[in-house]
Amino acid sequence: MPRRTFDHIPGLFLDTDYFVPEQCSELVRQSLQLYERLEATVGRAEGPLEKAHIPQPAYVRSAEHNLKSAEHFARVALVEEKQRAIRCEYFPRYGEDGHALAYFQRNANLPDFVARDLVPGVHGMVAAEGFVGLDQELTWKLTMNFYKRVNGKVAGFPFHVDIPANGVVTMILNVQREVLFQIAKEEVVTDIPLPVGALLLLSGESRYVWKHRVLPTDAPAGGTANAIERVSLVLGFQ
Ligand SMILES: O=C(O)CCC(=O)C(=O)O
Ligand SMILES: [Fe+2]
Repeated sequence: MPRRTFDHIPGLFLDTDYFVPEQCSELVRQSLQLYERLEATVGRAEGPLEKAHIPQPAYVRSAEHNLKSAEHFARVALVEEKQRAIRCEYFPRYGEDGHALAYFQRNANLPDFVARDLVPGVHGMVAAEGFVGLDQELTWKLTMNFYKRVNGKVAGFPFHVDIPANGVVTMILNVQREVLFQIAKEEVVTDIPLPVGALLLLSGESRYVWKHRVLPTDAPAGGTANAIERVSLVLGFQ
């Protein structure tokens, strides 16, 4: 990984060129297909959505932009190739307008394209970086973020610390649109622009102590309201 590290943020690694553009477009295409299937399933479902309690450290809860303590979600089952059933938790609105999120826990629930096209390479990379062994069995978690156009902006993700269940190491795969990522501890705020194709790895102090967010960006001219303008994939392992 031709990576950049940050002297004052232990555990944070950035590779701005992890994916080539063709890989990014393919990952976006597959993710949007999955989004359509999630929406179609939730649209058909009867009854109210369940409420999830998402634990966050007190300093995140009290931040100006905070995650609400209870979000509504649906447990969704999808059928992949070879009739393989997978499950996820789907939040049509996660904290803020314009942000939908699907959470896939454990290897058996990963979508086909993630298990096939993404996980082997990422496992190789974290092994090469010395986080794990190449033959080590890892339990993977995937968060798929869908950000929509709202009032001329592409939605962002307010300050948070990834929940412990996301894994000891979490990685943001920025496959669609360049964004400004910020990572902060007390009054120290560091701006990290993420180009398309970037992989940002959070481990140790950067993952557990620092909080991070993605700022909303200006939406391109001419799009339709509520269209998905950015997808990000966040992989974690335990
Ligand atoms: O969309 C992004 O780039 C960040 C997502 C994120 O921080 C998360 O899913 O925990
Ligand atoms: Fe995060």
